[in-house]
Amino acid sequence: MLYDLELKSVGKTYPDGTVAVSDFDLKVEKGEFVAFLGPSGCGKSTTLRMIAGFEEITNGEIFIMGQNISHTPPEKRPTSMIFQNYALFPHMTVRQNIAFGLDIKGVPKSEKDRKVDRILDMFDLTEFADRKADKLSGGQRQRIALARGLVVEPEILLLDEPLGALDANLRRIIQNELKLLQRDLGITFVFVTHAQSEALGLSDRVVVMSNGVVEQISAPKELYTRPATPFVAEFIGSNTIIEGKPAQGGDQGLRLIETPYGPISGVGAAGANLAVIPAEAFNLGLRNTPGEIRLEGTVTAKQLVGSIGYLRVKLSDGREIDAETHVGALEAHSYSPGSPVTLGIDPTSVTLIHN
Ligand SMILES: Nc1ncnc2c1ncn2[C@@H]1O[C@H](COP(=O)(O)OP(=O)(O)OP(=O)(O)O)[C@@H](O)[C@H]1O
Repeated sequence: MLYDLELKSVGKTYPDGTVAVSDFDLKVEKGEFVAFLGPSGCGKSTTLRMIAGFEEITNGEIFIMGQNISHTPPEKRPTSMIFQNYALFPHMTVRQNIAFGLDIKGVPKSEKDRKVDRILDMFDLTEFADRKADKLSGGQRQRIALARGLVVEPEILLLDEPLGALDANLRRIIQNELKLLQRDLGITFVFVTHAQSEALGLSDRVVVMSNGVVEQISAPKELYTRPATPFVAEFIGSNTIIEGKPAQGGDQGLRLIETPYGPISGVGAAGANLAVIPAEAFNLGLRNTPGEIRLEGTVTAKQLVGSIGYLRVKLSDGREIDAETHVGALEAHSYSPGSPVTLGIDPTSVTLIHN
């Protein structure tokens, strides 16, 4: 299969010895929307810059449409990059900013004008075409940056926290636009963000990184329901992680670990010793389903937010965990602080991983 983008064991060690990225493997299909997600300093931007060609790779190889472009200069790669601060030329007009990439490529004037006019129209920027870029709002600048990236018709659009400078409202609007645009154009998007909701809401697959290493590459839902590593289990969503020892047993393809709270079964690999329980997997009370896991505790806090109810529960050893449930389930009982509570968990919603 020919991938639009393929990273094979890509690594970057900066001249000062900082290992920013190690052994990054990734295969992206044409038209996919992939997000790099992770805490500050985990190597997201470095990886994006290596794909764009702004940063030399020190290990591995990068392919675009099967061509090894590892050492191809940026302007010769079929990529465009959009930066967080948009990097517009403030004293150039909107039209000049958008035409910039075409000028560099030496596109003839008539073709250039046609392409710029078309994209100005697509982004509703025609009326601002002759205004200087520094006389525009944040949302308009964001659109110009996108238009400038897309006018050169890249195979892959690389976006480095492109919505970071926008306020929350505008950010949501542009997130929507971005997703629609990507679907319409069918261009591959690789997007860097440290905002979880953005990565999970926009992308087909998310690459979770920590300390220069890929932790997991999965569809958003799978990151939530089947974290593969302790880092992902801590970083994504709200999980309770319980340590135990691998044990014999576990029905219907499930595995079992012995924990201080009793046996816990779940979905996972042999030898796994951590049970990851999503906050929304806790049921208030038992449902007496096969293999149901039971945790006894005392309510320490309750909060209702819209249709979601949050319960903080102290287990027998003093550890506090968070359970999330539909508000109706919480309202049916008083659950005031100090009330005893039994939490039931369906083992198929538990993931067992190695620490
Ligand atoms: N030019 C450089 N020289 C040395 N080290 C660098 C250089 N640029 C980045 N680093 C280091 O490489 C690591 C990865 O940085 P990078 O900017 O890729 O992370 P990031 O995940 O994009 O972070 P952020 O979300 O804060 O932008 C960090 O430890 C950073 O300090």
